[in-house]
Amino acid sequence: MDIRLGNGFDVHRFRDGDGVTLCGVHVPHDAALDGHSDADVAMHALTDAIYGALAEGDIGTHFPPSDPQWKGAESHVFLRHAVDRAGARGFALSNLDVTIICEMPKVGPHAGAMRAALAGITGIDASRVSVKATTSERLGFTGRGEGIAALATCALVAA
Ligand SMILES: Nc1ccn([C@@H]2O[C@H](COP(=O)(O)O)[C@@H](O)[C@H]2O)c(=O)n1
Ligand SMILES: C[C@@]1(CO)OP(=O)(O)OP(=O)(O)OC[C@H]1O
Repeated sequence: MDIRLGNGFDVHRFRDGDGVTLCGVHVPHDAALDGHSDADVAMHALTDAIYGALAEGDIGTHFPPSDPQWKGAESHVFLRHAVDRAGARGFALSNLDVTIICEMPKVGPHAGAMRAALAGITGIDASRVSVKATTSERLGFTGRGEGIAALATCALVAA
């Protein structure tokens, strides 16, 4: 059986604002995330994991930050493109696992909604979608509340 694993990592810094978008879900917070797009750091990490499994570059390869077309874009566009590339290559997404690293906001209360959102975009069952979070014990840039980091892993199987 042809199985492809991929991993992704992304970071976005906080800016003034009143909430962040994580896995397509608006989470109220005392700051927003800065980025060219909607700065959905978790969805970007997941998108990169899929491109990684396909060995097709990264999110910036397909959606250059220099291209004004992607200014303020909703990140489901990027994730759907990666899933479609997998389909075009004869692969289906088997499961995915996202870890969000920040002290605040708390992710746990929103994890169910995030799993449902990712399941909807990717077309796989929510039972195959994991979203979890950790602090960095107040260490480093996430610990100081300067931004959010995210990690993602996915498995693709030959369809
Ligand atoms: N932004 C976050 C961070 C953590 N959680 C939840 O809290 C648990 C404990 O975090 P530690 O960093 O102390 O291990 C973690 O396992 C998550 O369940 C969260 O919801 N949001
Ligand atoms: C997503 C893109 C789209 O222009 O911009 P950003 O929202 O800044 O996000 P990043 O994680 O830096 O990835 C680069 C770009 O592809």
